[in-house]
Amino acid sequence: MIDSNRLRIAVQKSGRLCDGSMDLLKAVGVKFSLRDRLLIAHSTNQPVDLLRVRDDDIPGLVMDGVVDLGFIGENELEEKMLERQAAGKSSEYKVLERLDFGGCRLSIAIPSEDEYTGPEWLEGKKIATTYPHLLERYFKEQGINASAVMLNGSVEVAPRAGLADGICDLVSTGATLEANGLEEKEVIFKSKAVLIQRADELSDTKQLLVNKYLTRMNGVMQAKESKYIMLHAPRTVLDQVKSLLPGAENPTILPLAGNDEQVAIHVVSTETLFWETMEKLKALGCSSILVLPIEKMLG
Ligand SMILES: Nc1ncnc2c1ncn2[C@@H]1O[C@H](COP(=O)(O)OP(=O)(O)OP(=O)(O)O)[C@@H](O)[C@H]1O
Ligand SMILES: O=P(O)(O)OC[C@H]1O[C@H](OP(=O)(O)OP(=O)(O)O)[C@H](O)[C@@H]1O
Ligand SMILES: [Mg+2]
Repeated sequence: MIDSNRLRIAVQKSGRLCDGSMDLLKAVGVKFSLRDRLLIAHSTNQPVDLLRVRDDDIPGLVMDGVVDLGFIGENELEEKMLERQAAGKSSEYKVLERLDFGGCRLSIAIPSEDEYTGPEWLEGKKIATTYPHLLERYFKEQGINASAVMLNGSVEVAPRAGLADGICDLVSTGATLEANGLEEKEVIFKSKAVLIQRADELSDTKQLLVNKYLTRMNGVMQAKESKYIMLHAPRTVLDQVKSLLPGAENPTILPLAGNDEQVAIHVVSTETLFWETMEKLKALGCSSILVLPIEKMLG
């Protein structure tokens, strides 16, 4: 049974968005004990219920107000919005947060042996895709007359099977395209996972809960991009050390027992390319350089 006082969140049951969404919920303190085949899961410590569905269903569930929140890829969200707009159905939602997983792009790819001359190459062609609305919007923007052939899976084999001249599908590393003898030619949409909320007002209690989770989510995402760094540095190079560590304007500086020339520095830095920076710090005469992950941040 679903209780309407509990926050309802739709997540992909299995697939590319599943781990990222579940990890984020766990990180903000919402616990579940999931039994595999259950469509609905109740949190064991928060007033939250999960609806575990195919990602295709998530935009509609949010837009129809069946769930309060949903984790979804922007590609699927935008496609479903266009589809529902065309069908005269409600297509509103609020984006609460762009997330740090599910990054991919929707691209047009054609067989490697074909010579691509630019978007005009597509004129009169058939392009297989799971995203016909996004593709047709692109054709329209480019003023091209071409047709989208809808396929729900195995899109990348369509040209070889003689079903289409090219494809429009999601690309991340490009390995799937390469394995199928296809080359990426146009990126028509860039996507990440997002957390969305239904457009109509939630009860005050539910909205407060959502806001609390959002603050925590920001803390978790910020922590992932930051590192806690400890090192010993000669006093003479303090300014150079600070400039090497972005976000470390006000480091903690501690004396070292029995060593007046050196200090210990503790900083939270947003530096990500870390090996190169560590090597530069060492070249400045720094030692005992420790880089620690941060789990959560607040304030
Ligand atoms: N290669 C990729 N790298 C990163 N993110 C991706 C990749 N492929 C897809 N995604 C993102 O993850 C979402 C879900 O992809 P997935 O392949 O799991 O979907 P699906 O096969 O449609 O699953 P479902 O069974 O839920 O319908 C995509 O809509 C996209 O936003
Ligand atoms: O550029 P790449 O890194 O190769 O990634 C692209 C592939 O990833 C996705 O499929 P997924 O692997 O999720 O399987 P699915 O098609 O069964 O959903 C997408 O549909 C592409 O086929
Ligand atoms: Mg799907």
